[in-house]
Amino acid sequence: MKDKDSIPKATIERLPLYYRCLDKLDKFEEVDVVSSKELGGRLGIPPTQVRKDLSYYGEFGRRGVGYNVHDLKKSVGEILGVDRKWQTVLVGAGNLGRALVNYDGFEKMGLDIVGAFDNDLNKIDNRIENLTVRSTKELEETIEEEDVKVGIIAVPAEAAQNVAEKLIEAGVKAIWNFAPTRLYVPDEVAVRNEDLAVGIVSLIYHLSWQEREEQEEEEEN
Ligand SMILES: NC(=O)c1ccc[n+]([C@@H]2O[C@H](COP(=O)([O-])OP(=O)(O)OC[C@H]3O[C@@H](n4cnc5c(N)ncnc54)[C@H](O)[C@@H]3O)[C@@H](O)[C@H]2O)c1
Repeated sequence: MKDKDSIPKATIERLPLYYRCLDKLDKFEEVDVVSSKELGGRLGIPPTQVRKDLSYYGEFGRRGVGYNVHDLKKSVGEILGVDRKWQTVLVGAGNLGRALVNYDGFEKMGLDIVGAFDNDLNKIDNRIENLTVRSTKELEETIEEEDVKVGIIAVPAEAAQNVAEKLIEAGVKAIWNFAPTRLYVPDEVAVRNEDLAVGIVSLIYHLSWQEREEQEEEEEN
């Protein structure tokens, strides 16, 4: 396996796509062997890229035969770390927080949400799935007791930095941030920002360019 820092970020971001596809082939389609062409075809990724991505982590599959689906899924799962459970807390049990806890797809990726926290008395003690929303006053204790390494932030932007600091102080090493704001964290803490608004605005940007081009064409004719 190559040195961690020499593996391209894009490769790392494609690994969960391979994993999900292999899981589907293995569990639901009962496929034993898959070629890089088939795997790539399902994901819109060229087969050469699939082979290159996997080659960073070792030698998988046999030339002209393909990959054993179950074995490759297991290996990619181990590389990603989704073969084990990662205790996680969610802070901000509002609209988005509830939706995140309710979605069972994250569990398959190793996320084990052990607590949901809020500072609004109207939310505390509410049920979401099998969790009871607790006061943020209990956050630190839970993180320490349950050896929580991942924190999900779903609070308004103005509260996010403060929440991040509390999570880190208590021992969290990775933050999944849904608040539309930049977080300042120590180097050893990984942050993934999910700014959903950026995604939709880039779509709207394409739409508005398309419309402008169509208008220009019409004016020319
Ligand atoms: N709902 C969405 O689809 C969506 C989409 C994109 C981004 N976001 C972002 O996600 C975040 C949450 O959005 P939402 O729609 O769920 O908002 P919401 O108002 O429904 O929920 C926010 C929750 O955070 C809690 N909260 C506020 N300050 C807190 C603190 N210091 N400690 C603990 N809890 C605190 C509130 O009591 C509330 O329950 C926002 O930053 C929002 O911009 C939401």
